[in-house]
Amino acid sequence: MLRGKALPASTHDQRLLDTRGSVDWLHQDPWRVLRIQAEFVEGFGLLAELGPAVSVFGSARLRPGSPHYDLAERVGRGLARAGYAVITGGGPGIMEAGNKGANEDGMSVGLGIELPFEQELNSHLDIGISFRYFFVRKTMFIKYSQAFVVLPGGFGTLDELFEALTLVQTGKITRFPIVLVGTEFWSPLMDWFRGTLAAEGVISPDDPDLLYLTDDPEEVVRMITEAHREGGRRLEERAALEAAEEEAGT
Ligand SMILES: C/C(=C\CNc1ncnc2c1ncn2[C@@H]1O[C@H](COP(=O)(O)O)[C@@H](O)[C@H]1O)CO
Repeated sequence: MLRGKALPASTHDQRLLDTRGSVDWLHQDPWRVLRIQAEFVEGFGLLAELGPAVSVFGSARLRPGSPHYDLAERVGRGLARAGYAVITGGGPGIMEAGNKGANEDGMSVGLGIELPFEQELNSHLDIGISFRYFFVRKTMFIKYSQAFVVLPGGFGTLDELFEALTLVQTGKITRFPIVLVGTEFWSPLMDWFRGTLAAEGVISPDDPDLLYLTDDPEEVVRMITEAHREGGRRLEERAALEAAEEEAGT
């Protein structure tokens, strides 16, 4: 309810029909919500029928010829051959490598982000979406992936790793595998988790076990398929238990 000096100078109809007015309102927060909503709708719509998928994260800066680029391509290929769609940030570097590997034998998805400088989605995608908002894009990675694979990267990669890790640690999402690829690159971080964070009591001693560490693309695929199978078995067991309890009237 608005009264007195809070009343606007014009009516909603006037503002709707006045084509000469300022367009500043388009950039106000209440209207931004609709754009955010539209982004969710587009993402959910395009990814709804994706099937089992794995997100592959890693540096935007590493180029072909880097051993990590090669590793990411092999990871993408292995995952695609095992029947997983591969989702990346759709950009260059490790993202491009993961998509390139997947694109040859399976479904390759890029969830790009609008950045202050011009940048195109890489050319190895079956589905490509560009997001304005990081948080909408992050929701898509989480919602449509059964596992995360993290190759060497900088702040963007660490942000994605910690997002996934926090959600699993706090039980906000079902536990699923987070695989770090590149033992030399990631070991100092794992040592810090155990030697400092766990030692200081700011994480649980078993929290570092939420992460797998390997250099072998085949092991990445094996870990993920096994965890997936195990998760499916647990769900079946729980469903059977619930059905038995219901039948027994307990
Ligand atoms: C730096 C350059 C381009 C950046 N382009 C990106 N496109 C899409 N996604 C990106 C980009 N940069 C970061 N990301 C996301 O973060 C991760 C990589 O970040 P890092 O800081 O390089 O580790 C990646 O997984 C993306 O999801 C010019 O080449």
